[in-house]
Amino acid sequence: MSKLTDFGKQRRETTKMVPVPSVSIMPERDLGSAPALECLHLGIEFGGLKAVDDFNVTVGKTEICGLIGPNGAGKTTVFNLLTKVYNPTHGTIMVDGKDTAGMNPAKVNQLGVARTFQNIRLFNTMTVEENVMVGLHNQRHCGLATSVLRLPHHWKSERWYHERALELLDIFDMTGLATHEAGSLPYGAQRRLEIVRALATNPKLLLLDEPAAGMNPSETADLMENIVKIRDTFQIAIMLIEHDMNLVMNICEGLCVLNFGKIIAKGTPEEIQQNEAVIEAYLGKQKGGEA
Ligand SMILES: Nc1ncnc2c1ncn2[C@@H]1O[C@H](COP(=O)(O)OP(=O)(O)OP(=O)(O)O)[C@@H](O)[C@H]1O
Repeated sequence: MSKLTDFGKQRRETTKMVPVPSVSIMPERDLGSAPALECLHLGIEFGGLKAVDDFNVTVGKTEICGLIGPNGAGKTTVFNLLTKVYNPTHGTIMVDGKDTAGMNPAKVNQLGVARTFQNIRLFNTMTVEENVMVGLHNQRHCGLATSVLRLPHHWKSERWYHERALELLDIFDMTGLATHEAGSLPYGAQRRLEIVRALATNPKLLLLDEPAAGMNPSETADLMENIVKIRDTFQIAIMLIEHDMNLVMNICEGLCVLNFGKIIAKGTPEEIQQNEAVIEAYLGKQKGGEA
């Protein structure tokens, strides 16, 4: 891996990050509203192993925030906690100002948290459009009887689903693929479809787990633009886990670095690139010139 400090290219608009009273920083533009996410002393243990310990993070309503750290640091576990795949051993998760204690994954999704997975999890034998429609299901307005009896409202609702699915696919120029089987798409397109399906649930906070994994440089460059476009269009918060430092340093406004389950640094990309603890975690301790 190249040195963290090599990433000097500035594609991001200048975001003014300001300290917030509790535990973090957030974009100045988001100060007037409840954060999309607030984690307080969040933690989980697996048989004595503290996979995540005292995780405190605030993500502004329209912030793009990166969660980075070496392999096994606890990043995916944080996503599993935020989506309630795992129940925290300690701490509080607030989404859009609401405490998610006691909620299951479906409830948390309804509250506004959607995610993609490190290993793509599409419905491979369904079409691209059907995959997006699965995401839209929590916005279903017509009841079971209306659907079974095929009442007029059913057809209106079906039309709405179809149009909305195509609108969402258009974000990634994928409308032409709507009738294709999801499993037959090239890898990069499957990753994009997963993002569209997550967006279809109408999230306030979109969690992307290694969105650029397996993508070539040109696909990654397009993805970076699309992540910013999604944030701008939907005015939502995006938290992403990513090992591609070029992507992270260029589009994330706030960064949180985990190592062995603990936050070792938080700040802007510029601050993180200079942070000794982060450089050490990624590159190993430098002693007398030896790694
Ligand atoms: N269900 C579980 N049971 C036991 N240990 C777990 C469980 N889930 C995660 N862990 C442990 O928690 C630690 C953090 O794992 P996690 O997958 O969150 O790391 P990561 O930062 O996402 O790594 P990578 O970048 O390689 O994906 C690891 O030691 C892992 O083995």
